[in-house]
Parts: sequence; C-alpha cells; structure tokens
Amino acid sequence: MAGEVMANGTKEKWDPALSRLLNSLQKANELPSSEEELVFLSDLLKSKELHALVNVHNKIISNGSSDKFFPMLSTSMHVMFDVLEVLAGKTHISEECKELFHLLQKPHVQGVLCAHDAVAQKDYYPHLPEIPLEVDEDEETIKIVQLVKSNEPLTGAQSAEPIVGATIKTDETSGKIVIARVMHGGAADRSGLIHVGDEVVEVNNINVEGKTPNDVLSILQNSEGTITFKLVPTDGKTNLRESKVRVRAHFNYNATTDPYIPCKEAGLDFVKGDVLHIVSQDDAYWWQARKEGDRNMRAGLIPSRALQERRIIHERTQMMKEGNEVPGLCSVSALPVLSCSQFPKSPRCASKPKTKKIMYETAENDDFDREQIPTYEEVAKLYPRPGIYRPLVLIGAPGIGRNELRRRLIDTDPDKYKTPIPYTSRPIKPGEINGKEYYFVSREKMDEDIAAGNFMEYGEYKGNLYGTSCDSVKNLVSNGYVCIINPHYQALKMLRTPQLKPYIIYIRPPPLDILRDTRIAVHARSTFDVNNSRGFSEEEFNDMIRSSARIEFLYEHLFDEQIMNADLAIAFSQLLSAANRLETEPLWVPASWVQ
Ligand SMILES: Nc1ncnc2c1ncn2[C@@H]1O[C@H](COP(=O)(O)OP(=O)(O)OP(=O)(O)O)[C@@H](O)[C@H]1O
Repeated sequence: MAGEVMANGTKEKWDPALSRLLNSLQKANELPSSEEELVFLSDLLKSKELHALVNVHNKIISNGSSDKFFPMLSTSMHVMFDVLEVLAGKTHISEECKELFHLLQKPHVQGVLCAHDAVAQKDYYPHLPEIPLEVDEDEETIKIVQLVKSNEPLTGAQSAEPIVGATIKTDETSGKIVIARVMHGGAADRSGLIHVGDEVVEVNNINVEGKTPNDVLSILQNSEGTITFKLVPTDGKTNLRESKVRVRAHFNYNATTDPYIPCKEAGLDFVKGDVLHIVSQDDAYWWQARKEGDRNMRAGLIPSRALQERRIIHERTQMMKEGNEVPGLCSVSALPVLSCSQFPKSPRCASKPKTKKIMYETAENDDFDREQIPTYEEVAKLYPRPGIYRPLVLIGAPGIGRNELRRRLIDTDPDKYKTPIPYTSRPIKPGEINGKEYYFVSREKMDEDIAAGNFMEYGEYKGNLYGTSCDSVKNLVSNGYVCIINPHYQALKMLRTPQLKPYIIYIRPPPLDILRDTRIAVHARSTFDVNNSRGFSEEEFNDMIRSSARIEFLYEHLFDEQIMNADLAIAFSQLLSAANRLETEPLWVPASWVQ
C-alpha cells in the first residue's frame, strides 16, 4: 500500500512516512503490546485529522525551504503593538488612522499575525524533553562561569557590593555558600549560567569553603575586570521565565530605609500609582520587578503582597497599642457632616437655587470601606473602544468644586457629555416635564429599587426620595455619550465594576490658605448653605481639608487621576485633557476588566 491508504472510502495520497509507520505496525504482531494498544495506534495513524495535520506541517516545511516564500520579519506582533501605541494618540487625524487602529485590535487580525510569527520563527517543531545524559553518579559536575565586574549587586545578607546581579547566602543545612537569588535581566541572569541554589566553590581561583558571604564579598570587591566562578550546579533547575503580571502600587517604597530587605542595592524604589512589571514571584517575600516603561534591564527587589500586608497590619496594631489614631479609621467625629451632600442637579437647572438633601445615611460609618489592605492591584491596558466611552467620575469633598467642573465640561459639548437625570418620589409640579429635570416615580417604586440595589446614591429631603440609578449611567454609555457624574464617594463601590469601567478623578483641595483665597476672590457660594446665599465659612474650609484627607485615606487606591482645584481654569483644562486621553489612549485598568 505504498503511499496510499483508504480513508473514509476515498483514495487519498497519504503521507509516505505515515504509510510506512502503518505498514510496520501491521507487521509488528510480535511486539509485546496488547491488541487494544495496536488497534488504537493503527486507528490514530489512519485518522483523517492526523493526515491533515501532517499535510499542513509538510507544506510549511517545503514552503519554508523554498526561496519563493520568506518572512520579511518574524516579529510582526511587536510591530503591531508599536503601531497601536503610535496610532492611539492620532486617531483624530483621519478616518484611515481610526480604522487601522480598530482593525489592528481585532482578534482575528492579531491571530493571523501571531500565526505568521510562529511560522517565521519556525516555532512549529515539536519541543521534546531533553534526553538525559548518562552521568557517572560519583562525578560532580562543575561549571566555570566568567562575568565582567559591573555595578550590579552580588551581596550577602549584611553588607553589599554591586557586582554581578545575584545574591549569595550560607545554606542552612550544608553550610556552603550558595546563590540565593538571581536578578532578572542582570549579568548573572543574562549569562544563563548561574542559577538559584548553585554552590559557589571558588571565586577567582580562591576556594570559598568555610568562608562567610562577607568573605566572598571582599574577594569580589578586591578583584578587577573578569570574575571567574567555579560552581556546582543545583539539581533542580529553577525556571527564570518572566511573568507577564503588571500591578499598580498603592504605597510608596524606598529600599534604602527598609531594614529588612536582603540587599538594599538590589531594591527597586517606587511611589503610589507606579505600574510595575512583576517578573518573578518565586520568593514568597521578595518579588522581582521593573518599572513599566523603564529601559533598565535589571529587575529590582520589592516586598511581596503578603509581606507588605503583614507590615501594614503590624504598623496599625502598633499604632493602636500606643494609643495613636490610625489615620482615617478613628476620625469620624472630625468629619464635616458627611450625610449632607447637595443633590446632583441636572445641568439644565443650574440656575435654580441649590437644595440640600440627606444622602447616605450610613455615610458616617464608612470605616469598613477599606475591606482589603491596598498593596498592589493587578492591571492591564484597556484600549479605547469606538463609540463606547468610559464614564468620568468626579470624587471629592463637599464644596470642592465638582459641580462647577462638571458643568464646564458639559458646556463644551452638551451633545457629547451628559449627566444622568435623577429620580424623585416628589410629586411633579406644574410646568415640569417627566424625564427633563427628574424622572418622577412613586415612593413605593423607588423604595423597591433602592432595596434592590439599583441606585448608586439616594437620599431623602423634606419627605421625598431622590436618587441616581446605575441603569441611567449604563444607558448613557450604551447610547454613545460620555457620562460624567459626581457622586458621593461611597458610590465608588457600586460604580467601579467591569461593566461600567469608570475613570475616577479625585478633585483635591489646595493648601488651606489657597483654598480660602481662591474662593473668597470670586465670592464662591457655600454649598453647605441651603439657600446658597453666603460664602464658605472658615469652619467649612477646614472641613473640606479634613474630609479630603479621609477620602484619600479610604479611596486613594481607586483613583485613576488626581486634579488639584486651586485655579479653576487650570483644574478645568486638566479635566478636559483627561477626557480626551480617555478617548484616545490605552490606559491601565484592573486586569479583570479586560479578561
Ligand atoms: N477653583 C475654584 N476657585 C474659586 N471658586 C471655585 C473653585 N472651584 C469651585 N469654586 C466655587 O465653589 C463653589 C462650590 O463649588 P461646587 O458647587 O462645584 O462644589 P461641589 O464640589 O459640587 O460641592 P457639593 O458636593 O457640596 O455640591 C461654587 O460657587 C464654585 O463656583
């Protein structure tokens, strides 16, 4: 049956190698295999699917060796991402830019490019495990590694001298000097020859048996140029493959002031809000990371999530034991009347006098909002989607200027920026139109919807309920508007969902004197006054600062951006750029939103 077999009744040209295998299998009765195994193998070799796969494979191989087809490049995926970055800020230039930008994000286009790269890189050969060499058990393998001395760390537990991008320690059981950690991207890692657990036998021909890590460090310190290590490789090879995890840091970190870091020179400093690429989580306490976008190849040490959580809990317990106030957790009495928030007006009724409503009756007890201890949040990039805009959410202390900023943004383009129309159980007045300034509904219906959790915020004023529903935000988004809202900060918990993907901007107060001066200069009206008939009092300015401190403590980890509202024109221009950025740039969001 040379080269031909019957498959499903059709006579097809069969791959000769497959046919030979099948032939030899039929002659293999003497093999010590069960009937069942032989039938299975024979069926597999005859199957159409395998035949098709082998054909595709053969075609790729034969085309790959022909001069007619050769790849122009083997990293088209990288090029595509570069093009996307460039296009992201330029989609407004022309329709073609916009179309290309959206086309390149389509999964099938990306799939084709990915397959192209795999073929170009000849990444279709099966990866078989290496065949173990016969090793004489008594013979110890030694490897000799030469590295050029640089300013990268190789340190012991105590002192530190930057040398090759690895740390050493004394192994607790054997007492030998071993490699404790290899920094991603450092010289040791790049050499591919030094692994965690390798035993250091000699450094520059000096035997290190019985020496301490510090002794080894002084040998290194005194050597110039090339350093030669004689190492006994560890049995279990550690996998130094880079992870792809990106996180946003919710705390500041400074390695030089951290008494516990095993090697200060290897530490990576960062501040709140930085996005970090976590390249290794092999160590339960010390992760290795690079700052996103940082071209520095070597990774640095940062505390792991578990370690940082422990530290924060420890710090808080200490503070409480010492009778100190933990910021934001014990200061309820110091707050301004949190339950007082001006009810969100529709922009169309901006000229009406403001009304004070009681919102969030539970607001004074928001100490439990900080359910988890914010350390790192896993993030991923979200590309702007045509016609679907993330809602803009302005958060801040009462009176800080959120209504003013929202109103100004809507005024720039009322057909684009919209704020949801609130609901009320108040009876409709003559001249009012349902759905214009309010949706008028019965008290029973509103009670029901509040109980069902359909309102992101609500409150009662003079016996009537007022509230903004989550659905009205969703409707604006799905109708292609940029929804802008300035809810009470407690609404963040309901709003920050993968469905709504809000962009949260915190409106921060300037220092007290500037807050006071800027407001007095323009005779700003106090939002704490029911009639809006007077300026802010000194106590109210103080309340704004106190309330802001509390909001920051409780919710800072949820803010995408902060704008200080000192000079109104500057604050507004920052808001406008944020709104434009949202439409054009890929931005970091919780990783779960893009999965
Ligand atoms: N940067 C600023 N400089 C001067 N006045 C300002 C500034 N920002 C806001 N104001 C004024 O302060 C007053 C209160 O602002 P606004 O009504 O926007 O506060 P709010 O944050 O919406 O308050 P609330 O949440 O209590 O409703 C308004 O008269 C507004 O014009």
